[in-house]
Amino acid sequence: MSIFALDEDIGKLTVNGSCAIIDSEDDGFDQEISGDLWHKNLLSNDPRPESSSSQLAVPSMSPLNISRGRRRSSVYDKMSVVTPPNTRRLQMPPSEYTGPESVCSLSTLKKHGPRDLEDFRPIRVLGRGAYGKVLLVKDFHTTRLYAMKQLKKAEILIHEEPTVSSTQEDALEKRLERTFAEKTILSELEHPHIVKLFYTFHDHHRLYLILQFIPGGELFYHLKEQGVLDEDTVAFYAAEISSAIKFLHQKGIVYRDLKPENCLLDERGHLVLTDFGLSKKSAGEASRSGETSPEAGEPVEKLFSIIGTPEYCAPEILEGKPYTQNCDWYSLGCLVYDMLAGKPPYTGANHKVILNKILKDKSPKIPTFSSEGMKDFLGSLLKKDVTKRWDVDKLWAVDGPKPKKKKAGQAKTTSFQSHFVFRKINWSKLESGELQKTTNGPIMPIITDWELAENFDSEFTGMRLDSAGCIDIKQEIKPEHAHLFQGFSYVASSSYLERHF
Ligand SMILES: Nc1ncnc2c1ncn2[C@@H]1O[C@H](COP(=O)(O)OP(=O)(O)OP(=O)(O)O)[C@@H](O)[C@H]1O
Repeated sequence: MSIFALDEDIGKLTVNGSCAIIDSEDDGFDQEISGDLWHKNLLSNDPRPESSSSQLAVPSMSPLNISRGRRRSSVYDKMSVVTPPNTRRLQMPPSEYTGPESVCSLSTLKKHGPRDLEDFRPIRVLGRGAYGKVLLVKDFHTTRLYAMKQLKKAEILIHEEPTVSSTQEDALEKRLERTFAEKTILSELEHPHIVKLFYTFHDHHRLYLILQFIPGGELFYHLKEQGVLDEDTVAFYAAEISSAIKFLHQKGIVYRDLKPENCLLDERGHLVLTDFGLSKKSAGEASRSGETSPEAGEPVEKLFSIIGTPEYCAPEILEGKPYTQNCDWYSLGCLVYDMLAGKPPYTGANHKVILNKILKDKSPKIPTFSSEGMKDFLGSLLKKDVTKRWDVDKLWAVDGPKPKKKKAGQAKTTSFQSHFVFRKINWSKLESGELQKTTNGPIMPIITDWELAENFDSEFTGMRLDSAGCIDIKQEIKPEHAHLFQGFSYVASSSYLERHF
């Protein structure tokens, strides 16, 4: 779980000038799979997605090749599960929360129509977050594999202690807003390095997002295996992430949760961003339409919520200052640093220690073995003072030095894209998605059978798929809360589904 203080206004969290942080420790968690007995185990001879023989090769990209313990930044025990309180009914603005419940014809109903839990057979657990689990599932009708993200309604509705200036209703409204935002934002995006959302639906207890299954596992997992990565590999991932972040910013979306756990590798070793639970879309008219973009470099919106994973969180967020989309570029700096050094720039035993270091320590020491170009790149992204930090969205839009002889079809470069660290990156192929389709990334995940989810942590894949005791009686949803989730169901357009089938 990535939230260390849940969307609280700074004022509520600032006590005597220092931020109050919700410290957390991982704990054990239930071993049963959630959901009713919905697996029918009917299909055995399903076609599997293609995998090339080269996928078995796993080059060691680590210069030091050290394997080290990595602590997951997730927080599972954010709050205890109790009976939902008598939460006041909230009236959500319908425009914010409604999506097309169905957009398809009867003839393609099962392939393109609304879906429900009965359509999917659970195969194994892929991961777990604050509000539920992510499972690998198989569509009974098409035999396709998907990642099903489940969110427990009761955990979203749960009682939270009010802070100085927030009420329970405020906190609930924020959680509902974030829950719907993930669906709304993902349903509007199509980018080679952003996970695809195909369907959402809900039942009495849970919300379900049916996502493209990204089989290569988390970057977190590969970093754990490899220790550190060489500069070319780091630059490759940095370029793919930058392309996704720039695309989001153009659509008026701030991602706010960049970390190795949210970067997945596809079957060819290309990076795909997942988990849009903390993303925020601008309230601006231009970006709401999704058709036009705010001017490059223009703040999407001044944001105030303390949100994100502390290790990768920009100082201006932690200081309680208004912040903009630029916070994502600082997080990219932290992630690049992490890939090179084996740990993020500021670490500590708990969130408070980390936060103090980010706010008070000098700029982080960039690994001495880094090239001058990498030092410059990291130094420019990791500037604590946002006014001195690279404004990548602006740099992206500005033409950089033009090559002397421009070949036909050659893309324009910019001062960000033409930086030394990206000298081996073919940006036009990367941004069009061609690179992803035609070449392999620097780390090829081992995939012998997609259903084995070999690149996911055995902590999750080893969990029992068991329907017993799936819903705690204390998690019953009160009838008066049912309407809060109306409008969650969604089906991607037929053309979108066709393009990605
Ligand atoms: N599309 C996907 N394909 C493969 N695995 C996925 C996919 N989406 C999520 N996962 C796995 O499930 C994990 C948890 O997913 P996600 O981060 O979306 O959940 P979350 O509840 O928002 O987590 P958190 O509370 O930590 O933010 C991921 O880190 C990843 O390992």
